[in-house]
Amino acid sequence: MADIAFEALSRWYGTSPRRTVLTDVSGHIRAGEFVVVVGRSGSGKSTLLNLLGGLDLPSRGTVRIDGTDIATLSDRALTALRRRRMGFVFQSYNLIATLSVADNLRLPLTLNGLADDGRVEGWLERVGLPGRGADWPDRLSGGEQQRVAIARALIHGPEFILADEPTGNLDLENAERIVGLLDALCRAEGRTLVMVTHAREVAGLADQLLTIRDGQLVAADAETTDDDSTPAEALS
Ligand SMILES: Nc1ncnc2c1ncn2[C@@H]1O[C@H](COP(=O)(O)OP(=O)(O)OP(=O)(O)O)[C@@H](O)[C@H]1O
Repeated sequence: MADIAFEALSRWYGTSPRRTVLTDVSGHIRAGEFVVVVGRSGSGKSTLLNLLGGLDLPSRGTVRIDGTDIATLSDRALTALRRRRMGFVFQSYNLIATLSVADNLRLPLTLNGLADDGRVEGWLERVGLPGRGADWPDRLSGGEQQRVAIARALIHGPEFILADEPTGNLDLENAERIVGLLDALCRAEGRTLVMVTHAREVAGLADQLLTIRDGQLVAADAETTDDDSTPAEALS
């Protein structure tokens, strides 16, 4: 199992003026950890997650996986790394509407040259949707779609799961269920989970809390009141 080390990560856009949205963010995510990233809207959480997942490259600084700076990888190697070793969960589920639930789950298997071998039905059972493989995604509720998306992110056995506000479109009950499910599945499988969320409550489940304020990492002992969510927005 690998870990992710990131050092002095900065990301900026444009030239004149240059707009810096992340500044000198460093840290270390150990294999099997549940890491929660919190901070106000626009503080740079998704930017950081995208850099850690190799969906974006830093303007300065490094992300190392197994000691390899991912910016040194070819496009092909970076794509292969994301496809094999990472799983992504997004706020808007991102299921493919023209594919059945089962075919959505088969995609990462096919892309990685893996056989189904009962995995699709097995994962549907694990996320509480047994026998729903023939359904179309738009026939499912939001919470159900997100459970399919979680199964799709995990089915090929990736080491790292990166989740960007996975409960953002869900009511409180579904949100709690989704966070609990992701946490339990990742822990059961020894997967590393990095989750961006507005929900402070999730922080209690985390092994490591990263608080971002205005593009910078806030020291652990300094963070307490950075988030802007209200109790009513809990887990949303
Ligand atoms: N392609 C881009 N060009 C210019 N600015 C960008 C670009 N992408 C993101 N930003 C800016 O970077 C800042 C950080 O965005 P980011 O999405 O990381 O914030 P966030 O903390 O995830 O916010 P939210 O909680 O609202 O999703 C924002 O001010 C955003 O407008």
